[in-house]
Amino acid sequence: MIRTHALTKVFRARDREVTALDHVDLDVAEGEIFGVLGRSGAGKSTLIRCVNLLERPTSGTVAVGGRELTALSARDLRAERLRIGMIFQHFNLLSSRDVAGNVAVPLEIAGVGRAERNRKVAELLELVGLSGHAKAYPAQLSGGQKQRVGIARALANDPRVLLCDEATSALDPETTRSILDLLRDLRSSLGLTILLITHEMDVVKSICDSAALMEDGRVVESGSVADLLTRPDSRLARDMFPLGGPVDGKGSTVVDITFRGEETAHPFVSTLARTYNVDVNILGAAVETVGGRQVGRMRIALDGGFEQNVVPIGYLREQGLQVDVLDADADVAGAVDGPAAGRIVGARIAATAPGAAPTFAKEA
Ligand SMILES: Nc1ncnc2c1ncn2[C@@H]1O[C@H](COP(=O)(O)OP(=O)(O)OP(=O)(O)O)[C@@H](O)[C@H]1O
Repeated sequence: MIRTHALTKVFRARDREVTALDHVDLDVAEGEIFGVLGRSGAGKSTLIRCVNLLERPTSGTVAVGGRELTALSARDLRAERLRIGMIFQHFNLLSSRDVAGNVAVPLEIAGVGRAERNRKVAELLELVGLSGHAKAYPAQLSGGQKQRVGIARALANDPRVLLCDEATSALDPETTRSILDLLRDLRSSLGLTILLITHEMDVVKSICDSAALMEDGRVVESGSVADLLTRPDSRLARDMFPLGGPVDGKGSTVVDITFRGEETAHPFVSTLARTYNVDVNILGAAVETVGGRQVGRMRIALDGGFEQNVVPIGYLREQGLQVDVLDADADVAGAVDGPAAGRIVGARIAATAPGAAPTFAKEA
């Protein structure tokens, strides 16, 4: 639905050039919520502004719904832009107009008559849960309500695509959640495709189907969230789902296991210890909800080298788990950064006789 190819933007000031976008290829499928993450200055805002051509790219192409925007005349571009809604971090509402008046702005610009405008505004306010606030002014609204007005306004011309520029960054966590829930509902009820930029991993984790990581104007990683979680070298997955525990391979084999859905309830570690009579040292573990699905990751150390553990590792793979054997020398510094909800570090499950309950002793 949204496709950029080799999108490049160079800002030229008198004495220097800044390459804000450097050959960015992005492919956002119809109906998906796609999150672009990156630190400040990575090029996220420039990217989203280039997608609807608020900013003219220096080179490269942008296509939305199969139409190449970069090739359109100014008149055709104006028409196409009506089908692309946008919401902003600071809402950009007109303080002199009430809620209904703000939502009506794009309809007035599109030349919609008064009766139809009033009908549409009422419908949009109902959609975003603000029916009782039509006559309120922005100064009388909370941040979350202001963003709902921004969303209603963005949807006025029935867009197929919604661009969200740090839409929840000015909101508290609870309000953020309600706005993300609203965006997810609107995606389903209106069949929207949503491209959002954010610096908050939680936003991607809670509503995105796919994500891309930007650095210095480039996309350094992208894919569906489900796929990224199964890539052991994925920085996005690591940041989304930090896993503690050093990879100390001395005398043991360190393994990362990713499991999802019903697998999260399966006691495969204790079964493994019992069945193969191996000691399993849990270096880190967490279960979280990502994209509406439960996903768990666990880093374990099995006594002995890899060759001694081929059979237990095969058993784990047979359970349908994603199993990655880690190199003790691998750089996993990123894996221990950031918050790790529900993390267990340094627990040990000892091998016990078949049928007996495994012992579970915290070491440190
Ligand atoms: N109009 C401009 N003129 C010159 N340089 C610019 C302009 N807009 C952005 N830049 C530069 O382009 C680079 C990318 O900026 P951009 O705002 O896209 O990053 P960002 O990832 O959105 O950051 P933030 O999260 O802080 O908004 C930065 O180095 C920035 O200074």
